[in-house]
Amino acid sequence: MAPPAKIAVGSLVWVEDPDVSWIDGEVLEVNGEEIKISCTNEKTVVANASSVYPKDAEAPSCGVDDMTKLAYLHEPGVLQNLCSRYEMNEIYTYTGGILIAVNPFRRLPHLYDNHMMEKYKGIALGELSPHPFAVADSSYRQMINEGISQSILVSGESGAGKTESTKMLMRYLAFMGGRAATEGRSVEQKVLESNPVLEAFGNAKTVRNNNSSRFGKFVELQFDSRGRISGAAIRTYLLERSRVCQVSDPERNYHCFYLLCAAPPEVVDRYKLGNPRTFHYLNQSNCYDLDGVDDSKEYMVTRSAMDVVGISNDEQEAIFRVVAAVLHLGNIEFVKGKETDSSEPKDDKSWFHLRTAAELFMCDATALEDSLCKRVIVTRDETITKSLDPDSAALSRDALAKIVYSLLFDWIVNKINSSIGQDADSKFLIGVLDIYGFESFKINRCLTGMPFVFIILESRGLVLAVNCMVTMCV
Ligand SMILES: Nc1ncnc2c1ncn2[C@@H]1O[C@H](COP(=O)(O)OP(=O)(O)OP(=O)(O)O)[C@@H](O)[C@H]1O
Repeated sequence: MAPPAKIAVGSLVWVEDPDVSWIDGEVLEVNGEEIKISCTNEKTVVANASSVYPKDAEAPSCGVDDMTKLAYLHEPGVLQNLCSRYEMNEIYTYTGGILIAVNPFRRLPHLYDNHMMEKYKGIALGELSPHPFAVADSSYRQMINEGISQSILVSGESGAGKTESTKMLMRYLAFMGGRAATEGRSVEQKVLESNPVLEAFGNAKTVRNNNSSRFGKFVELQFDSRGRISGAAIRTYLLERSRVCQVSDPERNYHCFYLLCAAPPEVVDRYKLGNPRTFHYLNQSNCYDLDGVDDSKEYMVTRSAMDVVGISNDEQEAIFRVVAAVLHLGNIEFVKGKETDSSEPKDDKSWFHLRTAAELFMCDATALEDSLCKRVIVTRDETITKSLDPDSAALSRDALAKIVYSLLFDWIVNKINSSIGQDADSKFLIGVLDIYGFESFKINRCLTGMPFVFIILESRGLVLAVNCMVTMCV
């Protein structure tokens, strides 16, 4: 990279702009720290030298496929390059070993077919156009040639395309790692087929993304000494528990709640469900339906995906019983009880939901009422039971809903893992980390408002990178 050019009269520069983030122009005057610029939007602005960056007049209009080739690797230069490429339908760009993906918001099947996978096989990173297959191929080859386990970190804001990119990486690794069939279905097939189940219970509509993953996912593909996939494990973390009892417009709660309410009538009757608008955990937002998604069909799709990943019919029934119980739990309201600072279910409706939740949880209704309306404090000498006022009882109801839902999610992940099968003797592994999407409405939206994903190939330092990112997100 060339050293930053001195900004002088006549230089071409980028300057910050409140509307389009960065605008280019020509320097008219330089007065110490103040720079007067004639911008290409025909405005003349005076800016501080710290917010003015040199523009490379010789940069190709179609951009470069590796941004380390840019004369200036500063924010406006990078964004301009991504923008020029995006306009030419080139959604992938490298910055050295990092792949940047800009969400195309439309299907591009020709980019991901088998022919493309064949094309990237054994080709060094940078020889062909930037692509997730190239990153996956490079990680696979490094693992085989150097005998070192690899990690691929996928990061970006919510809706940027991390999950889609992760699926591409997994598909390519499955293609390279071959078919290690266990009981008819290969490990990699099972990993890919677990996506609809995880999405039904861990994804929700957010402002940015109709199918936003509300949990982090680390998929570990285990390989034998011949480079064949011999096992896999899915590790999830940081499920957004608060969403179970708190949703704001125009978002939705987890998909599973809506698809269960749209299940065949006999299922809806069995769980005493009905219109999602009648449930407190769903009606805090006015959004119930998703464009182009039929929840009743999604229910059937989820049931068959559960069959495929080895969740038995009885287990599926138990899972949906818990989902329905959580909805009933949310409809229990509390009023002041007879004793001071105590509470009890508000009316017949609340009693109905309490009894139904208890029935579905297969527990005693009085025990459930006590667990919501009372707190047990255990000291060294005695056990004290304290009554809760109505507000505290509602908080304890929400806490129970959140913990039950997150335990259910963990149970489903464990079940999927035992069905996929682990290889305790695996020689190497490739881990793909789809890190939890953050939502940034002020930053990362420059020039075209493009959301992008970073795909980073790593053989060391993953833990450090994750720690830094988690710290940044917190
Ligand atoms: N490569 C791609 N090709 C086609 N469409 C894409 C691609 N990447 C993303 N999309 C579109 O963008 C939507 C959001 O992408 P995705 O779910 O992968 O985002 P995400 O970064 O995982 O978001 P979150 O963090 O909220 O889960 C997808 O449902 C899809 O419609």
